[in-house]
Amino acid sequence: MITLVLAIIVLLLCLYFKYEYSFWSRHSVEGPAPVPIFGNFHEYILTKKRHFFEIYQDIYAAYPTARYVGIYKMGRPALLIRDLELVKDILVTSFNTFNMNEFAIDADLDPLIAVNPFCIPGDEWKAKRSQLSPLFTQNRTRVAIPFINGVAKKMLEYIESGPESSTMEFDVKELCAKFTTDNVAAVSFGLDGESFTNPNASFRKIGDDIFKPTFINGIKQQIVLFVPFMAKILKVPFVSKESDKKFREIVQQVVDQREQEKSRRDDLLQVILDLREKHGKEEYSDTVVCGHSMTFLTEGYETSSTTMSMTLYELALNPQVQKRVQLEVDQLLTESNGEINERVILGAEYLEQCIMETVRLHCPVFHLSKFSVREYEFPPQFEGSTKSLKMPGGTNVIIPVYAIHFDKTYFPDPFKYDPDRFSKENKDNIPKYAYLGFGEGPRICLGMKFGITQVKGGIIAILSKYNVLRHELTDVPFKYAKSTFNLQPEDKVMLRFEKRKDVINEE
Ligand code: HEM
Repeated sequence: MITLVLAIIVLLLCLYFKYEYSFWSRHSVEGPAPVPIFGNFHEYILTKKRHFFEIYQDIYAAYPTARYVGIYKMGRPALLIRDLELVKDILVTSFNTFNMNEFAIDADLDPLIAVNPFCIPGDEWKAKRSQLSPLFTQNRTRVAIPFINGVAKKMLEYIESGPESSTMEFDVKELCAKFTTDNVAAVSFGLDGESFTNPNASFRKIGDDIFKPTFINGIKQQIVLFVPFMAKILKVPFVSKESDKKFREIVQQVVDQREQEKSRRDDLLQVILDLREKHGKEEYSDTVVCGHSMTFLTEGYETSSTTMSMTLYELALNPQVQKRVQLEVDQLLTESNGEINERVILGAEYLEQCIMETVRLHCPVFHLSKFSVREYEFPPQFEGSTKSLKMPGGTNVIIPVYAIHFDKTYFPDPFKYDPDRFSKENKDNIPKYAYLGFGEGPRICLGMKFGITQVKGGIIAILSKYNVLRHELTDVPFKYAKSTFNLQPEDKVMLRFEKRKDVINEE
């Protein structure tokens, strides 16, 4: 009897999956054959052989003439977009149809993350993005530079006399995380984040709690991304209760102090508090004030720290590029008497090319996953066909940024670290919408300028005093963490620092 019941269950499951996984063939869309339960992601979820950015890359390569490919994220059908015209349509021209990012956050579970524009669709997104926009003007980025200079000095002291100074062997992933975390603390709250001096510093702990590629974080992120309904049932928060509490305490303390002392600071929290004064507490509740501050921490520290450490990694592997950056940096610092100021940051054009090239090769946000909010008619899957594809609202489209960045039609010799792709003379040769490291269209990264500025500040400080060299533990080729939703190093990024003999801006 039990055998019969089991056989019926198995049969029903088979019929269910057969129907579920015929979705794209019923729509006459070609794509790779799925595996029951896991769709096209078994090598990611089951065997951990491939990260899902690699799976996207494999599928992208397997359908070279398709505008899009039909895939299954576990049981859910999605379209992997290959055609740049379609990318433009999704991100820009038909933005109102695709204004919903995949990252569905439950506001009851994660009230602070739910304020982040990245996680919000439609009109609410517009409101939150415009609340945050005053924090990212050109002028605000300019005001941030002295703070960045201050943190860069602390980083140099740490390199010179911290625990690793005896060997000069650094995990630059951790070094850069300390640097960008303390920048965020300084620029946002006027606080010393203490990452270089206190092993239990709160900001670093909160950052790690959210982003560190631990087993638990991996499971959390897979549930949120692949089975979002389970996240709701299991009540899995992105930010732990302790971090939520600790972060609110930190922000509240700063707000209370300013109210008591009737003092003002030139930092981002002050901009938010001024907006609260103007528009009232209903629009700028405590949760909104803390949430925007949290956005600054989550968005401001991780992507930038990955970009900074990966740039140092590439410079260590490409010493001739490093030398060229140092020549540029030396000249600029000589003109500024050794101070990292606005002229130095803006003048470091070749370094900026290096950062752009790093974001091409190691894009922290390796895919842009959006949902349509109304019906949309896709062009035919293949050139020459006349059969378009009408899909209802709720269709998931995935722009595989990493795969596009390695497409040799757009980036010749794509594995080569070649910052000259982004030179004034060459950058217009890159087809529009082939470079998507910061997104495009109305949702383009709000903190791009600030991110690039802080990465430049940190690298200028390091390269003005040190050469960065490959270490015997440096992973070549690079190894990424397998379980995270953004691209992160799997483990330490070990480099050796060597004091420059030709330092020309000694204090
Ligand atoms: C080098 C570092 C960075 C990279 C590579 C990066 C990349 C990106 C990407 C790809 C997106 C998604 C765009 C889309 O959904 O279409 C994004 C969104 C966003 N980024 Fe960045 N980012 C960086 C640094 C920063 C920094 C420093 C901040 C703030 C302090 C920031 C704030 C944001 C915000 C608020 C959004 C959401 C925008 C929206 O949905 O309207 N980012 N970023």
